[in-house]
Amino acid sequence: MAQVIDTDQLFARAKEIIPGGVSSPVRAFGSVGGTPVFVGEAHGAQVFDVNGVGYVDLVCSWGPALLGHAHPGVVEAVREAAKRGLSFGAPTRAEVELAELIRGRVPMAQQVRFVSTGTEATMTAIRLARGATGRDKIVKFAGCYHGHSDALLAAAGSGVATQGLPGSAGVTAAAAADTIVVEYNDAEALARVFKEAGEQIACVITESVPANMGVVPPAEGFNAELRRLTREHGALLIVDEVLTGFRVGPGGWLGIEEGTDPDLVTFGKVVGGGMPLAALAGRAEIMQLLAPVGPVYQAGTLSGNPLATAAGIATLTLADADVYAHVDRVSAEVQAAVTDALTAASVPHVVQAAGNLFSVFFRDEPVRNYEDAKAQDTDAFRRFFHAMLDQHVSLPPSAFEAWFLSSAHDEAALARIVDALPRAARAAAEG
Ligand SMILES: Cc1ncc(COP(=O)(O)O)c(C=O)c1O
Ligand SMILES: N[C@H](C=O)CCC(=O)O
Repeated sequence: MAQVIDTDQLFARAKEIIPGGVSSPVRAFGSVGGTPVFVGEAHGAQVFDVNGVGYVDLVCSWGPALLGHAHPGVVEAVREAAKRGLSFGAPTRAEVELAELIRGRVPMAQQVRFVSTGTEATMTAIRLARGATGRDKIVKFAGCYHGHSDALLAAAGSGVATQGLPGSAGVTAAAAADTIVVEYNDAEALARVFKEAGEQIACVITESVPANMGVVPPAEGFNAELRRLTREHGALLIVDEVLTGFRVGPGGWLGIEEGTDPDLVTFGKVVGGGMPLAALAGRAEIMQLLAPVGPVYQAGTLSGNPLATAAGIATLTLADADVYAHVDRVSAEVQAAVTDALTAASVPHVVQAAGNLFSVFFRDEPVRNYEDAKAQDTDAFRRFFHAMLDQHVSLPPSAFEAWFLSSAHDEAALARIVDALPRAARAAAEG
């Protein structure tokens, strides 16, 4: 019989050699406490810990696993690609095919540049906007997360929100000075910023639907107003679809909400099918400013990696209308079950959704911005989270993260989630 691995000991060992024991802060269970699940493998709707214990997974690798874990079609594509070589540092046909698949789903993506992470995609988009406009300042929204480049860490969501940090040490005052932070869903505040500094602003960057302070849908017309204001002042609009792209629908949020029409868009997560791949795309005349054609430099030894592009092509090819219909349905069912359980236990809560993307706030008022998101009972979330985990349902370990479903979440997975909810709701109520 295999020896049982003591994960508390493994976590202690990890912390000795890796800061916080993790390769990305959100994994560390910092705000919920306890020992993270050390994953040994993952298949379909489940992750299995190093001792083989299965958990229904509502993290889905923080979004990429739209088809569930280790989908045979994706794994086979990667296996076949691996036989031909792991990295070439040269152009490939697969990059062209994946770029064409992206443009087929998102027509404004006239040209595409591949990178390895969402952070690189947004960082490059900002540089490109500055290069295109000759302006220095950028505007971001409080609670939005666009990865961990210096300029974008101010008032950021995700792990920065979870840890309650205003930003990050190590970012120079100069780097931060060019970032203007505006409250989300406040178009009037943005208009004031443009009135005061419009000629210096290179771009506004926004998550198409913020999902890194919990899910905060844009108020009706908000994204269109961003388009109007940026256009009026000669600034670019960058829509970050790293999290929503190819997840909330075949064309991402841009395919659902009309009228945004950004200059640049960023993709990550689903587009790489679980492999390190992300992309920056947009209007050809702006993309043509990228090196080697234009003067804005961007590069990457592993950019457009053949295994990652193979996984991306397989994922986008397999993600058909049935997949999106299924994810929409199971997402709606989980949202309804969570609402029922928390209501029955008299736990103040609000479930917010944009398409199949949703999160649960432990407060009873709607959340329109980061200030609202922070005013929730994170302790109730902590109790809820652990009661779900004890029943082998794995939620994102933070009250500020979205929950993710996949086409592999079948009736059996749903039943396990629904069965676990009443006890977790009672635990949340027991303040
Ligand atoms: C909206 C958004 N943009 C950018 C990023 C950064 O992507 P990555 O973690 O791949 O650097 C993330 C997630 O991490 C994200 O959710
Ligand atoms: N919220 C982040 C991505 O969307 C979580 C992923 C990470 O930073 O590790």
